[in-house]
Amino acid sequence: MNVAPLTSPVSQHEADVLRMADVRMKFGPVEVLKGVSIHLKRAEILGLLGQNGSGKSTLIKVLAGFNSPEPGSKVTLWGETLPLPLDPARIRGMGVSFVHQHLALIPSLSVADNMLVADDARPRPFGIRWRQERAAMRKLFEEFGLQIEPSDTVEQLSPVERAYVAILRALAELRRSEAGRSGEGILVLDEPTPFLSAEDVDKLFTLLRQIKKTGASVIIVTHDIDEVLAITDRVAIMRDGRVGAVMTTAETSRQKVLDTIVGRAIAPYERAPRTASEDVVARIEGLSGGRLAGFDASLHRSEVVGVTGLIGSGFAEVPYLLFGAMAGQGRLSLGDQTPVEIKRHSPDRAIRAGLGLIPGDRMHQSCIGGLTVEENATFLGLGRMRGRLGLRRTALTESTADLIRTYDVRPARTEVNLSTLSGGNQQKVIMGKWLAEAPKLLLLDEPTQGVDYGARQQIFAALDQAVGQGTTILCASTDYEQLAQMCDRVFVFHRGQAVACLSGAALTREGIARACFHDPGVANTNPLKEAAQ
Ligand SMILES: Nc1ncnc2c1ncn2[C@@H]1O[C@H](COP(=O)(O)OP(=O)(O)OP(=O)(O)O)[C@@H](O)[C@H]1O
Repeated sequence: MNVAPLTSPVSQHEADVLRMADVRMKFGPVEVLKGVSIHLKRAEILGLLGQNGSGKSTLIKVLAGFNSPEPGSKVTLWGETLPLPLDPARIRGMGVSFVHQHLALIPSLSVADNMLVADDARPRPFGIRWRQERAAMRKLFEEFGLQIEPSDTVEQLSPVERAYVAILRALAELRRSEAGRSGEGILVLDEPTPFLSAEDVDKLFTLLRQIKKTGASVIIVTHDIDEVLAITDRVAIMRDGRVGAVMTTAETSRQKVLDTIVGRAIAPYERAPRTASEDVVARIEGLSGGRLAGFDASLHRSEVVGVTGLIGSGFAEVPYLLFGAMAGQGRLSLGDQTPVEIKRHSPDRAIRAGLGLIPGDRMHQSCIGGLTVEENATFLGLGRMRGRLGLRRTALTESTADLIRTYDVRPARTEVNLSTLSGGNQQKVIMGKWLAEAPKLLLLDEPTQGVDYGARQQIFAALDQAVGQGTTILCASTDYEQLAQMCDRVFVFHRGQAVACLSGAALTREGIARACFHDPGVANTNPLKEAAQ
């Protein structure tokens, strides 16, 4: 393998370990990267930011060797300019490892199996020596102060432990590479944190700082500005296929980063004051299932109610139980309809009763990536678009075009496959699909995960409009800022129970964070019983 010798270009080439220069990339006739140049220094954490669809993942995929850039693009790694498209195996061999958003772990297999999946190229004339391999893994985990047992299955791990395994698997791969042996290496993280709570993100950052100390460099793609300010040394902000600005994190501010991402000053969405309706739309009694051990609440017409807590506290189950998408117990009464026993509930029944669910795992649970934007946007409303002669094709296209306009979906094309849209734009299509049904109760799980700051404000505005028209929303999230911005009341869960309900002046991002970490002061000042009704 042609790898950088340890004595040369690495150390000679100032401190730049990677340079990508004038990278251009087209999908068909559409130019998605329009001459992107970035560089990465040794032991640096570089944030790659930008609106949905600005080209971050496309750039990362050029580096991973999945995307074939246009002639004239240049990638230089440890001083060596490489032929394009890059060879994925060679890139990894040279010391660039990737952790993708969904972590690429197989839940039913053990940690050890998952760690070794990425290590299949190493010659093992005597087969895998499991005892030795597991001991080496334990040593690696211990080096970073983690207690993860290699023989446990991944599904036994908490979300943050899974992220640790994916990141340390990538680090182990770096260390096997030529660059890694001299303490160098580049770890590329494409949105690794959307599934983690704020507490877990902190833990993960401790790990990244430790990794940086070993001499490795990190590129992290994220939409979370606070994360960026906490962890990066510099940020490169992409806009419409170009690098709009590169900033030194210590010398910039949250607002400046936000304004640069959007390209203009953008104010956070502020909802118009609402007066709570007296009408009870949904009464939840004794809801339990998964880690949820019993939840009672009454939700009012045109009210936005949040449920939150630390991961594993039971709040995340609420939307799925109410939609019949998860087995559980309890009872749900919707207006004057006959109460539904949760153990006999089903998604089909939920939809007929006027419920909608936008799950967190949008690609697997709420759309079909291989179908077009139009097919995905309209399949809930097909009944309305049927004429005497079958489906009214123009109605389908018109309603999709309308959705695209309303939610500013980019690219504004009805006929492309949904999977080719960036994550945030997929979410806008899914959101638009459900809001077109004007559900009585819309259940959300992390609705703005992977959505950029500007689009997030658009989504809040769209939800608020639906609320104004009578929809009630229940939103499960660990994004405290989002909850404070959207909700009228927020239930905070601890060990399967709602322990506080915040509203009014107590409903701030900091207030929610304090209650999540179970500050008894907060729970007492907002007794659950009073606030829940
Ligand atoms: N395979 C593909 N075919 C056609 N177009 C694509 C394909 N992959 C990406 N694109 C387009 O390229 C543009 C950039 O997408 P990319 O996923 O790089 O954006 P991003 O900045 O990572 O967005 P997000 O923050 O939403 O993940 C988008 O307009 C997207 O629709």
